[in-house]
Amino acid sequence: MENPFNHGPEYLAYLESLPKEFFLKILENIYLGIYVSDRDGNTIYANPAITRHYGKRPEELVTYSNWGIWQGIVSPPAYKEVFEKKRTLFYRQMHFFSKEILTTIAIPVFDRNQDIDLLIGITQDNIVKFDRSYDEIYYQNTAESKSNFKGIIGESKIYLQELLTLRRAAKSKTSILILGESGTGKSLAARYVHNCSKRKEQPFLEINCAAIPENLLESELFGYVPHAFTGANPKGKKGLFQLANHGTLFLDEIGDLPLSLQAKILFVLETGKFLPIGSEKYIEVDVRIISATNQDLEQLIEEKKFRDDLYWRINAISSIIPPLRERKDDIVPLAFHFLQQNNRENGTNKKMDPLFISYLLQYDWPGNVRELKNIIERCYILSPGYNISPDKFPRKIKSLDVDTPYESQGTFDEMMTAYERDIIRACYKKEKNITKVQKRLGLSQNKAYRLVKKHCADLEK
Ligand SMILES: Nc1ncnc2c1ncn2[C@@H]1O[C@H](COP(=O)(O)OP(=O)(O)OP(=O)(O)O)[C@@H](O)[C@H]1O
Repeated sequence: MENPFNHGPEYLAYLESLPKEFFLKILENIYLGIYVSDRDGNTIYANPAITRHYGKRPEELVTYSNWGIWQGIVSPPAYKEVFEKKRTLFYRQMHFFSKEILTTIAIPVFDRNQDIDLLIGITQDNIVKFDRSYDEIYYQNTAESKSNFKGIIGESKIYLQELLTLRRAAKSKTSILILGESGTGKSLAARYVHNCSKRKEQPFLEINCAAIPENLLESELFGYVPHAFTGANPKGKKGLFQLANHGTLFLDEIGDLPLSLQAKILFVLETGKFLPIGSEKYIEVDVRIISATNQDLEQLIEEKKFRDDLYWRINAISSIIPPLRERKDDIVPLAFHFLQQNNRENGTNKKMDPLFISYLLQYDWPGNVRELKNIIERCYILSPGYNISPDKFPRKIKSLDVDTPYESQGTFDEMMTAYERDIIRACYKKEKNITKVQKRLGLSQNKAYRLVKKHCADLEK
C-alpha cells in the first residue's frame, strides 16, 4: 500500500488489516458525492450520493469512459484543470438542469513519480439545511459570546459561571471585589463588569494601589486644589473619583492601600462625596467601585492592615477568578487566541503543533493567563517557520513531559540535576515551606533541607 501520509508502521498495518467492506461502507454511506477517475479520465467509482447531485446513477457513470461527460452537466467543469494545475481545486459549480449550486473539491492523488494517478471529486449541494452549525455551538459556549465582550476567552464551566455572576452584578451599582491569583484576569474581569453595566459609555478608570507611593496615591484618587502643597500643579488637579464620575473606578491591588486612604475611600463609598486635598468643599460623585486583590484581606484585617468596615463595603459582591490550573478547558482556547493575536499583528499564519498543545495542558501555570500569554508570544517569536514547536518552551515547562523524544541537554548527571532542580523549585514555589516540600515529595527532613538550600536559595529571600 502506498503511504503518502507517512503513517507509522503500526497504524499502517492496522489500516491494512481493515476489511474492504469497511471502506465500502463508509464510501457508500457518505452524504457527500464522491467519484474517482483514473489518469485517463475514466470514472472508476461513484457513490450513491452522486445521483442526488448529477441525476445519474453510479453504474451509468462508471460505464462512461471519459470525464468529458461532465461538460454537459456542470459548469465550470473542474477535472481537466486539475490535470493541468496538479493541485487540489475548489469550485462552485452550477448544475445545468436543476440550476443548483454545488461545491466541488477536486483532489489529485499522485503516484511515486509525482504523476497524477487518480482524481477524487467530492461534491456537496448547498441546499442542505444545517441542524446546528459549528459557529453556533462554539459561540454559545464561549466567554466571548456569553459576555458580548470581545477578547474575553474561556470555555470552562467555572470561568463562565464566574462571568455570569459578574454580569448579573454589573446591572446594579453595588461594589464588587474580584479575588484571584496574579495574572488570572482580574483587571479584564473588572472591565467586563463595566462593559456589562449601564455605565459602559462612561469612563472606566483604573489605578494600581501597590504601584504608587502613598502621597501621590492620595492626589491621584482625590485630586487637589491650586497650590494645595509645594510642588503641586498651580492649576490644581482632578482626581480619579471626579474623572470617573458616572462611570467605574477600578482599584487594583486594594490590599496595598494605606490605612489613611482606606478611611477616605470608605467615606466616599458611604456618602458619595469627598474632599480634594486642600479643599473645604465636598465634591459629590456617582462612581461604581470595583476592587481587586490577590491578597487575603481577612488576614490583613486580623493584622490590622485593612479596615474591616471598608472590607464589607467593597465586598458587597465578590468573585473569585479561578487559577488557570483549575480550568484546564480554557488553556487551549486562550493559547489559540494569543497566537491569533500575534498572527494578526504580523500578517502570519503560524500554527501550534500537537506536541506543543500537550505541553500546554501538562503545565501548572503558576503565573496564570499572563504567563500563558507570554509563553505563546515567546514561542511565536522564536519559531521561524510555519509551525510552532515545543522546542522553544522554557525548560521548566518541557521538563514536565515524560514522553518527549530524547534530546541531549548535557551528560546524564547534568540532566538529572536539572530535573531535580525543576521538581524542587516547582514544589517549593507552591508549598513555600521546607517541611511541606518534604511531605509532598516524600523526602527525609535532611534531604528536603539540603535540596531546598541547593536549588531555591533565591526563592527563600
Ligand atoms: N479570559 C481571558 N481572555 C483573554 N485574555 C485574558 C483572559 N484573562 C486574562 N487575560 C489576559 O492575561 C493578562 C493578565 O490579565 P489581568 O491583568 O487581567 O490579570 P490580573 O489578575 O489583574 O493580574 P494582577 O493580579 O497581576 O493584576 C492580560 O493580558 C489579560 O488581557
